[in-house]
Amino acid sequence: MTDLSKLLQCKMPLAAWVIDVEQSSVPWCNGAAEALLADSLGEIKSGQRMIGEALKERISLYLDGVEEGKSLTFDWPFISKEGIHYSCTGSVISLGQKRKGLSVEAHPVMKPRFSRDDQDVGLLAQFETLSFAIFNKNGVYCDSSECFKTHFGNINNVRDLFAVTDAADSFMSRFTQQESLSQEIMLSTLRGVRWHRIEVSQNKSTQKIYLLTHDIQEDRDHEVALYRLNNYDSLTNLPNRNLLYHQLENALVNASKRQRAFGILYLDLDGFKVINDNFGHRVGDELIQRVAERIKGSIPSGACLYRLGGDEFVVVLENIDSIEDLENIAKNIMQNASNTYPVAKMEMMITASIGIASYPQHANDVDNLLKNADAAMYRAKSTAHNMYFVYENKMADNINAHLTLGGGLRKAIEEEQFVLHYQPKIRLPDESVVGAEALIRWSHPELGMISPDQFIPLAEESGLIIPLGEWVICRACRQLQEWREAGYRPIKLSVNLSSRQFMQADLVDMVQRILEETGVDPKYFELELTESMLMADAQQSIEKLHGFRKLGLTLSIDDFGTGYSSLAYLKKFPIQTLKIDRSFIHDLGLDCDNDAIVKATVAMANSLNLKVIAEGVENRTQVDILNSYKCQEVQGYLFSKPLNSVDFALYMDIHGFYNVSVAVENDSV
Ligand SMILES: Nc1nc2c(ncn2[C@@H]2O[C@@H]3COP(=O)(O)O[C@H]4[C@@H](O)[C@H](n5cnc6c(=O)[nH]c(N)nc65)O[C@@H]4COP(=O)(O)O[C@H]3[C@H]2O)c(=O)[nH]1
Repeated sequence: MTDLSKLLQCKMPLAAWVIDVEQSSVPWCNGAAEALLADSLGEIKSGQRMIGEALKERISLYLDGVEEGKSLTFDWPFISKEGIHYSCTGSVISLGQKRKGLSVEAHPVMKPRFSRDDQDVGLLAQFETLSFAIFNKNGVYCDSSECFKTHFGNINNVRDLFAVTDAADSFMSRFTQQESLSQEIMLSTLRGVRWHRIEVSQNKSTQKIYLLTHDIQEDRDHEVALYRLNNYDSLTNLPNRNLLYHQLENALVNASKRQRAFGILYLDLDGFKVINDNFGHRVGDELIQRVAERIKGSIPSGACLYRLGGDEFVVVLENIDSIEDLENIAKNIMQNASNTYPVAKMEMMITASIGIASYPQHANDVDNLLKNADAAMYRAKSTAHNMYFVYENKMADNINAHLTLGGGLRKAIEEEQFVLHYQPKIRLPDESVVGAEALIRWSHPELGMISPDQFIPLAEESGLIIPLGEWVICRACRQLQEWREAGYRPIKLSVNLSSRQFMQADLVDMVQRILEETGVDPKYFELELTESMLMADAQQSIEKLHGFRKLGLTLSIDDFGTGYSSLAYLKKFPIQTLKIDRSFIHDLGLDCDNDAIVKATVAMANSLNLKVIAEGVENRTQVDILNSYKCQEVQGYLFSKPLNSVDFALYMDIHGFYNVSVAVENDSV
């Protein structure tokens, strides 16, 4: 119990002082304050008494929004040198220039909440600006710095600090074994659960526990943000290349230890660049997000999906029993990909080419595994879209060829190393020649004649298809005029359009310009498009197709049957011809299902008033069957392979196209 007379003696007059919060200083204090509270008020710097940061912060909070003249009491017990406790009342005063200050009076508190020994007082003064607390050996709260109270509020036991009960128990039990410890742990604060580094020590004689806490939540937040930045893709939130390498390295170690296999699927979206370039990055980004979600939903829970950047993804599956496990995932992804993606009020379609490779069958290290899956993916892309391939050794050569070809493509366009070959189209049943398809070849100075399958995908990916496609249209139109000038009867010529070319905004204008420049009558010119290119954005396609129709040229759907043939859509497109893909023609007469498909396609086309042409016709049986189905035209090696322009002129000679009056117009169109 405190001696009251002694207390009153030292209490008259009341200790009083003024705090200038903005300057963190005490510009004035009376003798009683000086005598009693010197240590608690803060250090003297350059002759000025300064208050600590914690106190400044706390008072600033009070002052915010409090008017001048208002008084407030704050529960901030000062402790005099004698160990007497005071609480304060403060009045808000003006310090001039609109600055607020606090005039403070200290009142003695008769009953301290706990007893303090000299060592504790010293420690508290020393750690005033830190978050410091003292507990007895059972963890019961004794005392703390202001900073600690501001941070944690009123607590009764050290256990109250721990966010997890188990952590509190283990903390206390560790203390029975060691005198000090330092660790990072989550503590409950007034601002919620936050990460802290704590330093704890125990006084051997008093067994008191001294705890210093440092809030490291911001550091942790930065670390987490940095980790996410380095290891996750911000667009899709999928783990990125870094984490992929990490998982693959681990998978490799595990698999080699346990003699197990694992594998990857390397995915690249087909024609994504075209969408990005034509619809803008915002649409491209949204599509990537939708695709990532779709792929994620198509893979088993044990598999992991990564985005490598751009339109490339990798799926990793550990502990596989056979390559079939990976193939099943590929099939699932391909099946799900065929549904449309609602993006920016459009129904978009996009497929993926997939390459598969596994450890240890196809590679012994991570780099080669990725490289080989990539090579298999390239193979899939150059064969057809929405396909998967499992790696084979010979694919490594293909990829080298890809790189060589890719590098030379730009130069080849500049130097016009391309030629068009022409394959005749034959009318049934009289088998007269009615037209031709122009097919591009690259006459490479070192590699010889390169087929379009090898370089068109590269031209698409690199964007070079735009100048190349324009060259094809230009060359085909010029050729039509050259034959005509040489005295041949006009013939209808078709050219292939690639999907990227089709999305070119000024495509209709470009074709119109070339037709005008070359003087070709549009009725002798046909464009071959594929289903998938029309479906990518059906509404825009319809507008573009009408643009072509207005010019007077005809439109054909190529490779019919391989895409997402939808009758409902077909009716909307202003097209004149369906070309049945050669994969259906190949087994004609051998496979009943195929026969039924071809028969139904011809019947359906006839009912829609569309002409049907079958490509890849190689034998008489096929012609007879197609005749019986009432297919109007055929094209294939049985009649002629694609021919260069000189040979094609000879072919026309043989088929009676030469030397007819140039004025003949009621010809074979
Ligand atoms: N097995 C077999 N094949 C036959 C038969 N008759 C014709 N073919 C081949 O089938 C392909 C038909 O062209 P496509 O389906 O439009 O397929 C074309 C087309 O998609 C693309 N392509 C060709 N030229 C161009 C072009 O100028 N621009 C664009 N964008 N693509 C082109 O490259 C693809 C391949 O062209 P090619 O190698 O010339 O291959 C041609 C042709 O030579 C046959 O009886 N049996």
